[in-house]
Order: sequence, then structure tokens, then C-alpha cells
Amino acid sequence: MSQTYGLTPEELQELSKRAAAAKEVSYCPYSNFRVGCALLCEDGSWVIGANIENASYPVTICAERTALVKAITEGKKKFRAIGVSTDISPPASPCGMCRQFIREFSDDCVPIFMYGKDEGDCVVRTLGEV
Ligand SMILES: O=c1ccn([C@H]2C[C@H](O)[C@@H](CO)O2)c(=O)[nH]1
Ligand SMILES: [Zn+2]
Repeated sequence: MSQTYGLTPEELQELSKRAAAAKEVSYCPYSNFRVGCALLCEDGSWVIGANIENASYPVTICAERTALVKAITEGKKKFRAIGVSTDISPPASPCGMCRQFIREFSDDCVPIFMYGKDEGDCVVRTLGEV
């Protein structure tokens, strides 16, 4: 990965590890598509989220919004980086609703690290680019 967006090697490793681990708590019996999200908050703390589906499919909440709602209700409203992990290659990017939700709390420069099924399968784009 060429661009690190100011994250240390330890933070980069932690971001991918936590985003991948978050997939374990995904609730996705309808799509079987696991998504995990990890947020590196401005204060250096971490928050994770996963997609939580519903029998009424539009009621489903994406991993990114799960993580953001958790963070914001813990008083964390600024983020240094967002990691999103799926089991596909190339990695998937956040949907339009999630991009809009992220934009409320981050500027266009926040980096989104997208991880796919293989080790080292990573694409990074700023919110403004995805
Ligand atoms: O940005 C996105 C897009 C989709 N999903 C989830 C919702 C649903 O559970 C599954 C398939 O769309 O992926 C996310 O978690 N994040
Ligand atoms: Zn989404």
C-alpha cells in the first residue's frame, strides 16, 4: 500500500485487523455478505461495527453506519480513518447512504481503507474519491 494518510504502521495493521474481526459479528442471514467496519477515532480509540440485516431488507443497517452510530453515541464525532472489510475481491466501497452518513462527521479527506478477501487486498481512497 503506497499511501498511509498519516497512520503509523501499527495503526494500519490494527485498522485492517479490527475491520476483518468485525465481520465475525455481522448478522447477515439474508445476503450472507459479511461487512466489518473499524473506525480510528480522533482521540486514538477504536470503534467497530458490522452489517445487521432484517427480514424487511431495507431495514438493514450497514457496517459503516453501525460503527458511526456507536461512536457518535460515545461522544466520538471525528475520525482519522475508516476501515471496511468484505470477503470479495476487489474490495467493496461504502454505499451511497453510508458515504452520506460519513460525510456528516468527516470532511472529504478522511481515508477509507477497503479490505478484500486476500491478505494485502487493500484499496484506499478518501471519502471525496470513493
Ligand atoms: O456500504 C455498505 C453496503 C452494504 N452493506 C451490507 C448491507 C447488507 O447487509 C449487505 C449486502 O448489501 O452488505 C454494508 O454493510 N455496507
Ligand atoms: Zn452502506
